[in-house]
Amino acid sequence: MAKEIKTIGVLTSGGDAPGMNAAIRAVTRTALYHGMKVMGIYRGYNGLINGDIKEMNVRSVSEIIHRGGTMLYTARCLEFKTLEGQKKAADRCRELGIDALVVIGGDGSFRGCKDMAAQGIPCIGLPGTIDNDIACSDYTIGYDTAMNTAVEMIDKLRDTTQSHDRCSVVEVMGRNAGYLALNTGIAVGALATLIPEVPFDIDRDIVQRMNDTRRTGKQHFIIIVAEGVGRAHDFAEIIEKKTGIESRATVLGHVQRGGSPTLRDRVSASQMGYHAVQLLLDGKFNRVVGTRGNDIVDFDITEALNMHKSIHTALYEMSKVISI
Ligand SMILES: Nc1ncnc2c1ncn2[C@@H]1O[C@H](COP(=O)(O)OP(=O)(O)OP(=O)(O)O)[C@@H](O)[C@H]1O
Ligand SMILES: O=P(O)(O)OC[C@H]1O[C@](O)(CO)[C@@H](O)[C@@H]1O
Ligand SMILES: [Mg+2]
Repeated sequence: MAKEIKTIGVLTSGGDAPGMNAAIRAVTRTALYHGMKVMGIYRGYNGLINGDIKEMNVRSVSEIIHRGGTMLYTARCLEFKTLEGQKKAADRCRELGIDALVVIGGDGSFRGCKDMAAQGIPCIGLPGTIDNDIACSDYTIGYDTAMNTAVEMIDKLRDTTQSHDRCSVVEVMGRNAGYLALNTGIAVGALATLIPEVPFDIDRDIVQRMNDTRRTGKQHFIIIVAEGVGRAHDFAEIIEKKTGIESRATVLGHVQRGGSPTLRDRVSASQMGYHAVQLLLDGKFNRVVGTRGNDIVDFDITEALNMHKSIHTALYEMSKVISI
């Protein structure tokens, strides 16, 4: 029989993402509802190593569902990547009576979960990253808000791009993944979107498309580049040289990680947080929670980390057809 979980620790790790607070709230309230004790661990795995931990009650998570960022703060903790750091973190759990951890973060954070599981601390991972690069889940907490923020920013940019008959090259985040870029590109009607998953040729995919659409009367252009393919400034320089069209680069940067979470992020985060605690109650340990369509699903951590996520190629092809 699996051990009974009486006390859980919850932490956020890696880049923050809008909706992490809603997940912390759901985890905390569900656990308290079932009579568990909840410990809030601050600044990711750093908090475990340093003992930066406070007990939570139902009111500790009031007034956060609508806030971006994470009330538990977050960090990228290098010490935790060492076996010594992992042992310290597991010892801290045992010292404070933390029976299991809920970790809200990205793939790196889940590798940390796997290491904690190896140290005898059961873990549940919740996908919280604007990059949507978690293979076992269609969707990650923060992705929807980040896309909507990018769209709002680019809509503003469009005004000045159009007024000057210019080309705007916009760099969006996503680390090595192009999900954020692809959907943003479709939503703003970009002429071209470059993502790491699809090989591209600047002459064929940008210059020729700009020249073709110019012949049909188009005078301004928005090009989206995922950060994983290169720097917007470099692309803008090349495009201006090759087309003679004045070009400007805009790097949206960390603004994409902020802001009040959308309804979708709040609801998904709440469902996933609730599900994480249900798993622990059912004695199902070392799982990563995700979504498949409208369903909440979960996978063994190792299996989840070995999964591969591919880009929606039909969506990419469609984006090219409707931006001529
Ligand atoms: N291989 C690993 N083994 C143990 N811990 C790890 C490993 N990789 C990452 N971590 C821990 O998880 C933290 C977050 O990882 P990372 O910086 O890759 O972000 P992430 O969780 O993937 O989120 P995001 O990509 O959205 O920022 C690291 O700082 C480290 O503490
Ligand atoms: O906040 P940092 O450490 O600069 O990291 C930026 C990275 O984090 C993310 O915002 C989230 O993983 C990526 O899109 C980006 O590459
Ligand atoms: Mg990551």
